[in-house]
Amino acid sequence: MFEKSTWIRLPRNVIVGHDVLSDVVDAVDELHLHGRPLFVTSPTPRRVAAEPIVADFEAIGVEPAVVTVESASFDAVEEVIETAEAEEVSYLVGIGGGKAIDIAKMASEHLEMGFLSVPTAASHDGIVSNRGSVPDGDTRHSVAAEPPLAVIADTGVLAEAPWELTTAGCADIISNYTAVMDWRLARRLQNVEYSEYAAALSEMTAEILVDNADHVRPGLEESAWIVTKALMSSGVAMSIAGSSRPASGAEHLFSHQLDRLAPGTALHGHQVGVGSIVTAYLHGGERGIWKDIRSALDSIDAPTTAAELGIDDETVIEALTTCHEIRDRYTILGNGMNERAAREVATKTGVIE
Ligand SMILES: NC(=O)c1ccc[n+]([C@@H]2O[C@H](COP(=O)([O-])OP(=O)(O)OC[C@H]3O[C@@H](n4cnc5c(N)ncnc54)[C@H](O)[C@@H]3O)[C@@H](O)[C@H]2O)c1
Ligand SMILES: O=P(O)(O)OC[C@@H](O)CO
Ligand SMILES: [Zn+2]
Repeated sequence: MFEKSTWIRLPRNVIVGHDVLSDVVDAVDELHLHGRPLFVTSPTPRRVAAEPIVADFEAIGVEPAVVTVESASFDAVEEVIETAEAEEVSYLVGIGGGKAIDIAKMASEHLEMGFLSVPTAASHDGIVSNRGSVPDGDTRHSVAAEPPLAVIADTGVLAEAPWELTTAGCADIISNYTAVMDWRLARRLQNVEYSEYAAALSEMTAEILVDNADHVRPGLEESAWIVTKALMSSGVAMSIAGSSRPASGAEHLFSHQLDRLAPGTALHGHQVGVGSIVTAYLHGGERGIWKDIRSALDSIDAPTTAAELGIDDETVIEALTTCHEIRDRYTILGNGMNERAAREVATKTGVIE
């Protein structure tokens, strides 16, 4: 008898476009959410997005509670949970980059409350996903969390965000190529659960973005539109898979390890992009797609070297040789690279000098 079952948890409403920040009140109404919201944000997103939304709620007689978080940590999640309980709110709204949205998602999961996602940067593919990512001791990777009931992505706000945040989002998408390679490898060698639909969607998303790379340029609202749609599509792939597998392989392990070794130095998307160059080489050797990945990153102004990440070569080698320990996820790194192999691949791909 066939007894398999699955839940694919997706947002009910996805609202993307110019000036849609002012639609948050309507989106809440459409979802029949009542009571007071708690806005989870960080300093700059508070100014550019949260404050105007607060004013819209005040105009209809609702006073949102607001908590400003500085970093992605369990302490920050705890602070949000305590504020939600103290302020007796009914639902949460994450307003900001990946960290603010992840914290809101994880707090919502704990509180069993609805959550809306309002990205202020097209910098990561957690905008839509039902994953939350916060460092946990020596480990760092996403865990299942509350998916957003609605996503409200204002392309005007996203286009005005610093350009490197958008290039980071592009690189997070380009890294899907190697994430899917790792997933297929793990399926062949370890029989891990695999979804052809999620893998195909993830790869297609990267392909469409690369095909449109010429239209991704600073200050263009159309760029924010192209990148945001790709980030959402990648998030949907994760939701279909029920894991981050379609969007996170060894290149993400490398990035998570850099977050520990060189915290706050480079953006998540930029780190996974550079990791993807290396792991594409490990998969396909000299004739593999590593040069295509490097050109794609280069064409959208994303870093392709350790120096461009602002991280020294030795830290990159340390991350490459240790990152397989970060999580129990089979990838091309297997049981790990030794230092000589790591130095060779990083040099051949031009990641280090
Ligand atoms: N949950 C998932 O599925 C998922 C997916 C990808 C990434 N992530 C996580 O997301 C995080 C990376 O996200 P990120 O790169 O956005 O980092 P981030 O949230 O730290 O944002 C980077 C900086 O940009 C600022 N910022 C955001 N919007 C701005 C704007 N409009 N103008 C000026 N500054 C703005 C933020 O305040 C922050 O200082 C990592 O922790 C990563 O693990 C999670
Ligand atoms: O599960 P992790 O490795 O945190 O990946 C989630 C996300 O960064 C994928 O782009
Ligand atoms: Zn990522």
